[in-house]
Amino acid sequence: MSTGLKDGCVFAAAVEAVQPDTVVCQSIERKEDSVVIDGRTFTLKHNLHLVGFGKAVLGMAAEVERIVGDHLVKGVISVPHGIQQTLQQHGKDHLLLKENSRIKVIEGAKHNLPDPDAQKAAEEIKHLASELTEKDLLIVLISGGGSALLPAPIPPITLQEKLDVTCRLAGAGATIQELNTIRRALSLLKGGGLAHHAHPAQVVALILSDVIGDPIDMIASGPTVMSRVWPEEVLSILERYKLLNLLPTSVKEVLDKPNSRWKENKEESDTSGHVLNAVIGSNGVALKHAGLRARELGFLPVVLSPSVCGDVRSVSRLYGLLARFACSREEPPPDIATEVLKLGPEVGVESWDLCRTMQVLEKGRTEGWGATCLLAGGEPTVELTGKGRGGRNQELAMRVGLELRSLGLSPKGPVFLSGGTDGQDGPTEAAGAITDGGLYDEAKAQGLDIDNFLINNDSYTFFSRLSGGQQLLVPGLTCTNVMDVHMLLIPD
Ligand SMILES: Nc1ncnc2c1ncn2[C@@H]1O[C@H](COP(=O)(O)OP(=O)(O)OP(=O)(O)O)[C@@H](O)[C@H]1O
Ligand SMILES: O=C(O)[C@H](O)CO
Repeated sequence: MSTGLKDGCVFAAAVEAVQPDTVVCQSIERKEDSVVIDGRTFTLKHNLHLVGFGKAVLGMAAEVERIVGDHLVKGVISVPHGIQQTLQQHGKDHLLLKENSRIKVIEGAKHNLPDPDAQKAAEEIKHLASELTEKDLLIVLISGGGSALLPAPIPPITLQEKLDVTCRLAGAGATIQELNTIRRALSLLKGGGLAHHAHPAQVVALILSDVIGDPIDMIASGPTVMSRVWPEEVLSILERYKLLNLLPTSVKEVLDKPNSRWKENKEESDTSGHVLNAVIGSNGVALKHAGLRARELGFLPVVLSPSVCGDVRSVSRLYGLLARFACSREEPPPDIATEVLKLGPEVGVESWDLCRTMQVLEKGRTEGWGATCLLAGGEPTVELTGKGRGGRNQELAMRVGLELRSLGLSPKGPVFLSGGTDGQDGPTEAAGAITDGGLYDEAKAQGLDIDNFLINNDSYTFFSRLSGGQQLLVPGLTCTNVMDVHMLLIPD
């Protein structure tokens, strides 16, 4: 697998482009006593406040303070339990706040679940926002994991009751859109609640997206995006997952009075003119930079889509077909393109993206453009049937390895990489894995039965045992999260 090294550095470029400090630095321009964000200028008069919640906001906050800290009055951020110590241990001091920082850091949400520490952080954030006046500017830093780090259940719902409902939904396989629709209906701060509490202050949200399509009302459940609660929608989600009869009275009581959640605090007001929501980092940004690095390395880059989703089986089939299409010695049989287009809706990729990509692959094949690097991103899913240790990226890499085997081109055929940009694929130390068409035979030669590992969802154990773990992708803590990156290198 000679191109293995190159894969690693293209993936590194994707992750580097969405580092929390980098995305903030690129989105805020300081001009004397004002700041320009997303083309809008805001005057700074020692009127700046900051709140944040999510796995990447510590590094984002450190960078905001570096740029406009002289005008910062106060800040509170809610970040994952243990993150400061972990960053220190990994030598990532540039992502930590300075000792004399004006920003208070509250760690909570152990195991990504809301807890009393995160609830306390949410209360402090609500309090800070509620005290602001029209002269103030509130910067809100948002990244993935923000929902769990900002729990503010509408009374009389308790934290435990809200946790029960969301855990049941997640356990039953609800999508992040369904889950966050319910979270918004039960929260004082989600679904625009934070912006409402900050009114009449100017609010600027800087968002690092971890949701397909970058929907600002869904990322961390959209605390700065005013969203109405539609009772029919909420009830149909709860019904779909057979939770209607299990709801505590408190939740029923709140759902009986949707959209009355803030009236007791402030007049209902249209805050939209006071809020700027800017997505400053996303899977698309990561893929763009991966493409630039691939070009520097001599590959022809083509970005398929940042929206790949669906079951890893269908996704692996798609990459297998695209590899076959690109590697055909003669004109690829038309049924490959037909099958690719048929798979599109199942894997979240639009027909025009598939057609555009196949056009580039076709040209690369017929006009001798050299090696091609196909890039895509998103968040496929795995149907868990076994009790093994693994993650969706490692399982996808295994399945694509099997698809590539049928091309019969190994060891000179395509190479595939799948990695989570957060550096952690499921509950494992690896971000993902790198494979090619030789995977099956290599595993067999080493006494590893690949099918057994797949049935047991044991992809991490498989790759750890295969060739001493050489094919695992282990970048360590990356401090960011814009879902997964997939890469298919097609040699010339
Ligand atoms: N043994 C396994 N094999 C394959 N996939 C697994 C396994 N165990 C868990 N998963 C999958 O890993 C995912 C959870 O992992 P992870 O924590 O990386 O998710 P995430 O969505 O990236 O979370 P976040 O965005 O909050 O970091 C789930 O989709 C789950 O189905
Ligand atoms: O926090 C959340 O809601 C998820 O990470 C999606 O943004």
